[in-house]
Amino acid sequence: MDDWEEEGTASSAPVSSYTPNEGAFSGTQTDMLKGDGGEFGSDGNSWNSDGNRGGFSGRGSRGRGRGFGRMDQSEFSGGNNGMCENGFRGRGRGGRGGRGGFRQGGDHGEGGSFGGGYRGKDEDFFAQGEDKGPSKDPTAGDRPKVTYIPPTLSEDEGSIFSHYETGINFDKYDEILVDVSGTNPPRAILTFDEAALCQSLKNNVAKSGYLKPTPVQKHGIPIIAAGRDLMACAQTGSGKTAAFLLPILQQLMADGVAASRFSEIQEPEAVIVAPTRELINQIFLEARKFSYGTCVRPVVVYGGVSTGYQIREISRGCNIVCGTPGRLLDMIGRGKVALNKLRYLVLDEADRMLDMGFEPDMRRLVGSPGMPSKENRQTLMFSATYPADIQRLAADFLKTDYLFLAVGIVGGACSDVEQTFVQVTKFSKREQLLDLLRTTGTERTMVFVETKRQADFIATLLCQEKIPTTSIHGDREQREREQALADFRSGKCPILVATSVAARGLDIPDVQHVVNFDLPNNVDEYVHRIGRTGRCGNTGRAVSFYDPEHDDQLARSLVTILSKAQQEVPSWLEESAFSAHGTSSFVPQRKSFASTDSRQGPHLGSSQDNGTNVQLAAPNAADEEEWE
Ligand SMILES: Nc1ncnc2c1ncn2[C@@H]1O[C@H](COP(=O)(O)OP(=O)(O)OP(=O)(O)O)[C@@H](O)[C@H]1O
Repeated sequence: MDDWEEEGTASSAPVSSYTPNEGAFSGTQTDMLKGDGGEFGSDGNSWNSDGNRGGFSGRGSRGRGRGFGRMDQSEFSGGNNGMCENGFRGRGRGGRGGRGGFRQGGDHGEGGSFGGGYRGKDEDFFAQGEDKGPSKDPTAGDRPKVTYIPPTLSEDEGSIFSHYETGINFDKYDEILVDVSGTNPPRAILTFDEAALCQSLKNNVAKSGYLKPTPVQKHGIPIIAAGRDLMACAQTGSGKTAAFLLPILQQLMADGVAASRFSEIQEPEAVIVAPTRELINQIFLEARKFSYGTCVRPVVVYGGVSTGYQIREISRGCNIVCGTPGRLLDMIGRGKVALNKLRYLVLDEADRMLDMGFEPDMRRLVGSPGMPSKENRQTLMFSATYPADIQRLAADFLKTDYLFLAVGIVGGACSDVEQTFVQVTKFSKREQLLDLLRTTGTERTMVFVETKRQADFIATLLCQEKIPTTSIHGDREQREREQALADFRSGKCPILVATSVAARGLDIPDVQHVVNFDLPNNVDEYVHRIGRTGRCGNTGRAVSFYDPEHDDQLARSLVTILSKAQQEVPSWLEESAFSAHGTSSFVPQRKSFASTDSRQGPHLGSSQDNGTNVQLAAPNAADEEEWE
């Protein structure tokens, strides 16, 4: 990960990028979706109607926008009249610094004392014990400054509490087996009333449309309220965020937390970390929602956004800081966030936060000046997947008597997602994707690909076929990433092509469909990706393109995942699983439940099954992304 730190975020992205907010689709979306003549969704051929391709203008000496398969580069450099107008811009490292708009010095000189030797991934460099402002970083050169300031959030209650409905399978959550291991776990609650929330929190829970707690909330809330450390595992989309936010907020309220007020140094009571900018922002919005009308003030910090802006936000008061690790450490290093009063440390997507990519940052965080020892803070970890080796590592951060909460199968796929596999060759994938999207029409669909370049390429392809598409990946500017998500959320672009940067945690209403155009290289990643659909009791579908030439190392783990989720396993996949490892002893498991606290011996969770997934803590393709 560290090799991939973002260089100025905003303008140094090395590959071509897709800019819907710069005209890629603007002005043409409605027409396309209105489908006069049934352009979208009704008639596959109509997607192919006259090209209007273009909008690729190479910039910089190493723009990687070239050589997109069968596309002729000339297709990207001309005619700007159609839907892909200005859609892609090849950007090269050679062009870095040439965009004066990012060179304002507004964020310089904010540095405070720093004791960790941390190199902020976005802009800044620090050295042990001295304040080296960004401008003094010898390697920074003329690296452009990040000046992006996200749009002001609406104060309107309707938008703060907007939510989608729970689905038909919401009540089935109650049937999922739950296992809590560790000593003296507190009793689960059955209702939000039993959580003894203060009136403001009760109101906010009701306004959020929460009628009853999900299993991870029923067990997690009392565990956290009892002051215990927790490692919690529950399937994607089953309410883990509220499971940690509500008890933390309740405790802060009950203890009469000081109302936040202006100070250059803030001492938050809680720190929440997550691996991607979009996810941490989402968690922040949830924290803002649940703390509405209280004196608790959450703040969010993440890369790609003006540091000066975030410092100002922090200084206005900060009880809960939500951050991606790099920017959070940066703020700590600058002396803007002090950890002396910290009571709660939350790692969302904890297995990701502790894998090779982020573990060093997590160790820096817990080793930061002022950070209470693990005995003197409450540490809470949440994820849908927990490889056993990561669990063992996680124990370093937790008190020895932490509780392990397993809702259903650790590492199991969400059972509300119908999983389908299609055998493909690498040459047939594109046509198959087009065929698929022609049948799904305007259904909101996330298409996962392996690389940033591939994301651009597929987005271009779909765009050329007049399928309203946007994309998100680590080489897009933050403004573009946020615009892409907004366009996807609103349905303006119902297709989102994404790298694994969007695989975890994102809670987007009405995603009916996930397509794995490229399968990931480990099965936990697969579980998270398909979990973008089928959330909160709703049903969803996932279609994965399986290329036997490329994906056979995943076959066994996939068979296990499918079996455990009571899904049909294609016979060719089962055969592939057998032959991939040359053994006849492979028997797919059909367990409905497995307790998988690594303290209790052999781990039965997804990642360890059959010992086939050897990439647990290894970086996956997404580690090439700038995540945070
Ligand atoms: N008790 C509840 N009643 C109704 N809706 C709920 C409840 N708890 C959570 N939700 C909603 O369910 C959705 C999924 O919740 P959340 O994002 O916390 O899932 P998650 O378990 O963290 O998923 P992931 O593993 O993908 O991160 C959110 O829209 C959330 O507001």
